[in-house]
Amino acid sequence: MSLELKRGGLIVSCQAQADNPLHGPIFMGAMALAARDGGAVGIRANGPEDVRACRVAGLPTIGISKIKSDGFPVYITPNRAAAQDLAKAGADIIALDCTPRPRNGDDPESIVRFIRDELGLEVFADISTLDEGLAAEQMGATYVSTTLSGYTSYTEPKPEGPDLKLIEALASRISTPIVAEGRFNTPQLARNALDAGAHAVVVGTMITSPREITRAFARSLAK
Ligand SMILES: CC(=O)N[C@H](C=O)[C@@H](O)[C@H](O)[C@H](O)COP(=O)(O)O
Repeated sequence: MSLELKRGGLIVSCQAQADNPLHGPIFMGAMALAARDGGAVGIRANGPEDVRACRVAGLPTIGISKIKSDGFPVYITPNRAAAQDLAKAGADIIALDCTPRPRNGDDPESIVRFIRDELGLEVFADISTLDEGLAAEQMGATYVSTTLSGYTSYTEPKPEGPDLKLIEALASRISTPIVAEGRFNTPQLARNALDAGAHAVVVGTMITSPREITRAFARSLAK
């Protein structure tokens, strides 16, 4: 299977946390199949079990492990052990928080090196600012993604829309492929991401979370 995320492609994030009725590998595997049939070129999934389940779609799979630690803001693949478990589950690409924020784990440089050199996999760097994108390129990331824009204390409050400006800024400064992720909630916004210089686009909530989609409709009707 090609490990490359096809240029101009849509990657679907198939995630449901424990409080979500769709939580669990059976539902996430089905989501991955639906995404594939709809034209996705890649899947992003959380945790070894869901990664294993999503491989049924036969698409390049970006694995993450959300591990929360009291008092520390970093939770996306915060250590090498988590990366190793994702590799064992069959992830082709491993995503991690590449911000310099305090963490209860390993520093991002060492995780990036471990993924590349020891696991032999591609690295997907989740960042929130231009400087973090520049640093991730220096660390050797295969992809740099805007995932965390609006979710770090220094980029809050989270705007309603995605961070197209960050994509443009990154595109003018780095040669590493940029992936647009975070609040690309309509087909037009996903298209705008490519026009702003993104290599590919990740969409999660608005494709794979019926609860959130329902909330958006219900809110609109309640106005
Ligand atoms: C900040 C954070 O933890 N983002 C997570 C990263 O894996 C997911 O919760 C998002 O759903 C994903 O990034 C896709 O974004 P959106 O759901 O907006 O299309």
